[in-house]
Amino acid sequence: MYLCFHNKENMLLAIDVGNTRIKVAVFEKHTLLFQDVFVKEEARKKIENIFKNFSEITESVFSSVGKIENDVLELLQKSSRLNVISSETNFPFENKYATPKTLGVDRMVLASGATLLYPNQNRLIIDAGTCITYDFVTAEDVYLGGAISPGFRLRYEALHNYTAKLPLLTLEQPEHFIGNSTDSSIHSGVVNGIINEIEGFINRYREQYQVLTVILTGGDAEFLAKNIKNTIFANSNFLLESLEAIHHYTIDND
Ligand SMILES: Nc1ncnc2c1ncn2[C@@H]1O[C@H](COP(=O)(O)OP(=O)(O)O)[C@@H](O)[C@H]1O
Ligand SMILES: CC(C)(COP(=O)(O)O)[C@@H](O)C(=O)NCCC(=O)O
Ligand SMILES: [K+]
Repeated sequence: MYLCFHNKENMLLAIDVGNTRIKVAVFEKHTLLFQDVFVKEEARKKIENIFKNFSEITESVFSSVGKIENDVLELLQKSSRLNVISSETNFPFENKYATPKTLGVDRMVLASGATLLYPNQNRLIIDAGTCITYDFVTAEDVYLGGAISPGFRLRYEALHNYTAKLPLLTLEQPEHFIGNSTDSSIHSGVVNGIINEIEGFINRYREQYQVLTVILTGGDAEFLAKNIKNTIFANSNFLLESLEAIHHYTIDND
């Protein structure tokens, strides 16, 4: 039934609720027309404005691993045909995760985007957000899982919150590899720690899967892309583009 109403000429609103921020984009066909990032307190107002500014939006696709007020979902439902991505969604990959019900929806959306947008290749998706997630999909479209580690802000905050003496710092490119002060030691530990972690993961995957496409995304992707030596595709919008792709896939395969 849904198919009869679906019209690809209309605009699509994609919304992803992460643990730090909400990301939204408006697509016309496959072209991203508009995007924004905001915190959940701003969500209702921001989304109302998007519907006002883009009256052609008829459909929305939504994924969340964070907290969102019910009134935002009600607004989406009232203003568009809402497609909520969940573990019940028909995904384009075979899921070998041992606990599929507890797998983050954002990770399933990323794995879907990689499957649909980078066909027939081994793919590793690295999302540097609140957490850094690693997700691996084989060339045969089998999702095997990956890894979860703390993101930049979590590391800076943990060092401050769980010690008596360490200050709370925010992300900065370390001036010295060998930290020669408290601040530069923290920056070196957090930034070089994450860079070495990511390089280490990529190298380990490449030992097992020589031909590997690596996609880097998330709030810290741009910063990281400047620092990673391995060949990667850095795309801050990959989660939103993946939401657009899984939306059309679920409709076409309903
Ligand atoms: N204005 C900002 N507010 C919060 N975090 C930001 C901002 N700009 C960059 N970041 C970085 O983005 C990361 C969160 O990324 P994001 O992709 O928004 O996370 P999530 O998907 O988990 O909500 C934080 O670790 C932080 O280092
Ligand atoms: C690992 C995450 C917290 C990452 O969240 P994010 O950094 O994207 O906000 C999220 O994908 C999640 O809640 N996962 C559930 C556990 C799992 O994926 O196995
Ligand atoms: K993440």
